[in-house]
Amino acid sequence: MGALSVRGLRKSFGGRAVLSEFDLDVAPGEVVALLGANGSGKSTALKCVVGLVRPDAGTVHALGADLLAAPRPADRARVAMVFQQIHLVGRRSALDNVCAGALGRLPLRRSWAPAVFPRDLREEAMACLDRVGLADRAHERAAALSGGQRQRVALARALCQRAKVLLADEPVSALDPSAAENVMAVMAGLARSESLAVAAVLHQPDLARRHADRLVGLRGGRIAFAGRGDAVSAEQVAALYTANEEVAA
Ligand SMILES: Nc1ncnc2c1ncn2[C@@H]1O[C@H](COP(=O)(O)OP(=O)(O)OP(=O)(O)O)[C@@H](O)[C@H]1O
Repeated sequence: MGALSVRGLRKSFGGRAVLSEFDLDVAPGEVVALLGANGSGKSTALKCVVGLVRPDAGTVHALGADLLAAPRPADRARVAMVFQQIHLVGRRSALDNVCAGALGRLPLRRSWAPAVFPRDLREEAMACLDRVGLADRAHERAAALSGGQRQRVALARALCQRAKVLLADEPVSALDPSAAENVMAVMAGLARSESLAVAAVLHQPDLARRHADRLVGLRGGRIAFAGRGDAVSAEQVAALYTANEEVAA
């Protein structure tokens, strides 16, 4: 079983199926790109995995733990998510934002005032920042960093959460091409060096081909193809984006 194993996910909104029979396996160290037109169900799939949306049917296992049937918080923490909109506290330092990844395993009475982050956590967070190449910016306010740097802080926070599965929903859509390339390279590098299992929704097929081990194409809420990049043709990818009828309920 992979680090992430998803079987038979189904989700309807208001009687309209937006995701049907969705399967996904991601192994440790592997990067899988999810491709598909607007509304094809990519975000819904990731949100079902991370627990932001309750699927109507299907199973989600991370490192063998069932994430849908009463998961323990420690099991949930194994899955982290980053978004196009980078959720950092701008007035806090990069380091404090990374420390926040560990809040789930700190005693509840701790607020996230920087002074209360224990020294060993701050050291761990610094090591995470180092792994995304930002140790030298640790004490800058997150708001002062560029978009690409902020997304790398969000990746470091996922590491500090000790996540083993990373879900990324359009992580580079708000970045310029060079920053997008850089963030994808950092993410793929972390997959290898940390044995992270990465599933990323991308709107740039070329970027996906350069950085992902496998491509999964969604069309109308169903998997249109899944395979290694060299086994997926340009025509198959292009067909995802041709005029797309709405999914039948
Ligand atoms: N909470 C919701 N309530 C009702 N409909 C929803 C909800 N969330 C998503 N949908 C619908 O489900 C469909 C799939 O949405 P989803 O966000 O998963 O697509 P996507 O492939 O990620 O698209 P995009 O590339 O635009 O982000 C869309 O038609 C969307 O309007």
